[in-house]
Amino acid sequence: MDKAQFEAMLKEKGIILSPEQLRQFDLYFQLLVEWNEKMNLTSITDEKDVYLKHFYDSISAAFYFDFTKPLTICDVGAGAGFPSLPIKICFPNLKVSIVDSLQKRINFLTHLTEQLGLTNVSLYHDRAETFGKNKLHRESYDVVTARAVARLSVLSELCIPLVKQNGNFIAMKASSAQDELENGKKAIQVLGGKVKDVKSFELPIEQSERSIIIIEKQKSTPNKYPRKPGTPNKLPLE
Ligand SMILES: C[S@@+](CC[C@H](N)C(=O)[O-])C[C@H]1O[C@@H](n2cnc3c(N)ncnc32)[C@H](O)[C@@H]1O
Repeated sequence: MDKAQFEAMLKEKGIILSPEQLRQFDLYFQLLVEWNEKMNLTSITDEKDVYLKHFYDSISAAFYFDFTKPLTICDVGAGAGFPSLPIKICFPNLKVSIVDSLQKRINFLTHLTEQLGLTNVSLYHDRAETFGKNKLHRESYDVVTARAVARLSVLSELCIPLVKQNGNFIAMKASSAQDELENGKKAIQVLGGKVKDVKSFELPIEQSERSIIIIEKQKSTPNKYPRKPGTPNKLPLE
């Protein structure tokens, strides 16, 4: 997907980018590739691939969820900033927090957000399991997002505790969504969530399958979750 296709395909979805927002995506690509030479941020470095598989793919959540309001968002395991930073560039009204367990990635994100001039972005070096116990963050976000971090049964324990009641957890998945939903049912219910919507679609050009799973937080998460770092992965709530 070249830059012109990126701009046109977002326009079709009602997302109209200004010259400044296009410049921010351009700089994001350049800094991603530059820093990727010093540290492992992504295996995708070709410009057209970055625009499709990182930028457009991240923004696809906004085709199914309204980000036009001044929501607070926490992106768990954002790595090089996906999906929250492309969404933030499109919707500058959002207040974004990112938590990632790798300090090097947080260093990249600090530099990136400064260079892009993004305001209302907070970066935290922490494990989601500890972050979710922290009173300042627990049950405090309108929306929690995650892409490519863990399977749904595990991911739910990392993300749902951070969602405020009546807020939403948005999990961005590839083709495995149906199986993950089946195995994630128990975790979602125990943690206070309910599957509200599952939207499946094909990523343009390469036509690979994607699903956006929207889980609404209906009840408060029991205090014992998330369990200590590593436990959600070792003993998933399946
Ligand atoms: C495969 S990368 C995906 C990055 C990004 N979400 C994307 O879609 O490109 C997974 C990221 O999650 C982070 N991560 C994994 N487990 C985590 C945890 N328990 N708490 C916080 N971050 C975690 C890793 O450090 C890594 O940056």
